[in-house]
Amino acid sequence: MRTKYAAGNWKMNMTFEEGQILFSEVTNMVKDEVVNPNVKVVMGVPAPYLSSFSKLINTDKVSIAAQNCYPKASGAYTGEVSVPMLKSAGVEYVIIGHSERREYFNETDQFIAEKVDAILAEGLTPIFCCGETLGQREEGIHFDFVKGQLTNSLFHLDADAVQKVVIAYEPIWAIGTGVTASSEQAQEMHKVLRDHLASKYGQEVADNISILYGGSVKAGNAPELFSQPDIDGGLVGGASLDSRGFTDIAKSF
Ligand SMILES: O=C[C@H](O)COP(=O)(O)O
Repeated sequence: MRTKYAAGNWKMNMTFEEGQILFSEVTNMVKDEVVNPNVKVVMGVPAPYLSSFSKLINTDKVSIAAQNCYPKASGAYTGEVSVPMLKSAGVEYVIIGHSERREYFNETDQFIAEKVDAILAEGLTPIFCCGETLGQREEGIHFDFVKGQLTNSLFHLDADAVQKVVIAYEPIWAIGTGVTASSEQAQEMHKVLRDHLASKYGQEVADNISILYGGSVKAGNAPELFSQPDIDGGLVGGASLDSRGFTDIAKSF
């Protein structure tokens, strides 16, 4: 049985004090209310808060994630944060390849592949984001484009390693827009990606990999999305900033 995820990505939101309240509320609600033992709640918080907030976790149903990392372990890389640093701060998951980082910080598939390796080398879990633009979907090249992102950033891994990656499919046109991919559209892409993984690693390996959907997920649409056979949860942006709504998403499986 694949692990099901409600993963929040706070992005660049919340002051320390606001975040502390939100993080505590979510951990307490999840501890009391999420009863499905196969559900993992992950909160991707701003880097300066990781060490402090990881100490607020009071249940093994919750883990903390970084929103980025640098692939080198240490050295003269001013301003960057390495995976060993994140690990020492209590981080278990690292979001990488988010479309915002690809767009605003020119991150390439190759650079993201280096991050995957660095994260796995420390025993942490990458949440690898992929997804197409509206233009690519309208051109009909969306399946090949997203499959290519997986090929370029993940297919150097062996079968054992690739099963440690969580994939998040996020159509760029659905991020922060209020426009959600229909459950049929999302399921269709997730199935294409799982088949792509199966073509390289075999069906058994592909069936072990959690594939999340991201893009305007809310408590209202999560149950339908998460009921699709190849959708194993959500990577949630805006709706993860509300403790009640995010906890309800985690209860949607
Ligand atoms: O990482 C999260 C995604 O970018 C989705 O953001 P959103 O839920 O605000 O659309």
